[in-house]
Amino acid sequence: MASESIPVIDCSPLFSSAEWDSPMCSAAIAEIHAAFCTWGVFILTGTNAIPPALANKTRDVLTKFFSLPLPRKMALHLKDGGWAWRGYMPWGGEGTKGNIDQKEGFYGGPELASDDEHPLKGMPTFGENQFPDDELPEMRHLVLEYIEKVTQLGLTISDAISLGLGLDQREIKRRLLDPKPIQLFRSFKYYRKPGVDSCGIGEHSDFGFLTILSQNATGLQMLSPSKKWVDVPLIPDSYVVNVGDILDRLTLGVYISPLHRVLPPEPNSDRLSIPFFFDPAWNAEVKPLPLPGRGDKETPSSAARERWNRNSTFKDLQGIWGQYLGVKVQKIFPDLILPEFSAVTRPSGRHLVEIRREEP
Ligand SMILES: O=C(O)CCC(=O)C(=O)O
Ligand SMILES: [Fe+2]
Repeated sequence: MASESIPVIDCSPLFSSAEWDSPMCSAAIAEIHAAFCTWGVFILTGTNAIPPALANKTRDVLTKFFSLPLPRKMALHLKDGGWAWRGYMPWGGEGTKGNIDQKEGFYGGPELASDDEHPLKGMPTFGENQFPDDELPEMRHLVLEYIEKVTQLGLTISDAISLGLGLDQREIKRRLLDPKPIQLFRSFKYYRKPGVDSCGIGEHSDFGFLTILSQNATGLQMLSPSKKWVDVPLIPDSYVVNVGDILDRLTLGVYISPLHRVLPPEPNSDRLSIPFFFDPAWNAEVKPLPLPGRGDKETPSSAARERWNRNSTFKDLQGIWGQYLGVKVQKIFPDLILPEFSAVTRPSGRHLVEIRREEP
């Protein structure tokens, strides 16, 4: 049997001015749908939504960021970004199932300046970034621009999966992404500490809707439909797009939230990745999509149920997306006062840093 490889899909028709009912667009939509039903992931090529020069410059500036002396990075520590959950995450700050992940990170999102009027100001994940403006003045603009562009890419993919699932083109956007998806920008630099053998990131599935990832080296592996670990190849100007747990649940298990991991870094690895978590809007109601031919209450397949039990941090689907995200952030910021959300989620095992607010 030929070895399995992750589907590579040329999505250029979806980003050109072609009509979406053209044969080229329909073919790309059908391929994305098939990839999400089998692998839960595909490698997207042919997008002009993110100019290649922007992606390259963003990766370059993040490489420079991670090369700054540790005290400069620690001055931007996540804990000082408060509930906006932005800034520097030092090596050892995250783990999977009790093992330290061998990576450091930078967390960001769309900027909400202190004087902006915004209905969600002060809620977890909304707020200001912590950029190294003195050392790398270009980083702010590049990251914010990248976030805008990758969000456009996410919206285009969302329209494509709406059609792939037999819904109206804008149905997913209308139900889940209006007025704006939650946009969580992350970058990780992987490196091995002597004597530590754990993975870059241990085996996990992603929590949210879609993950859109750019990388500069191999190391990421996905679990294939026949349950083998398969390397994600490095293809110029490509993005790895995978389903997250909530999209799996909202499609009643039709789309698969795939297990994946990053191998233990090689001794001289300089692997850098930019995962972007494209998630439902804060106020989006979390309930299954009205898939044609399937009722809301239809039982998922036994494979889906098994996956949900293993992967998912969700118990029941109820309420709004912000509740789920709130619980996740609450685990990291135990002093965060939010309504009691624990009924809807299980605790996340990923974050090892616990941040307590300083007493005023
Ligand atoms: O860095 C990578 O390649 C994978 C990152 C990842 O899986 C995650 O952040 O959830
Ligand atoms: Fe992941």
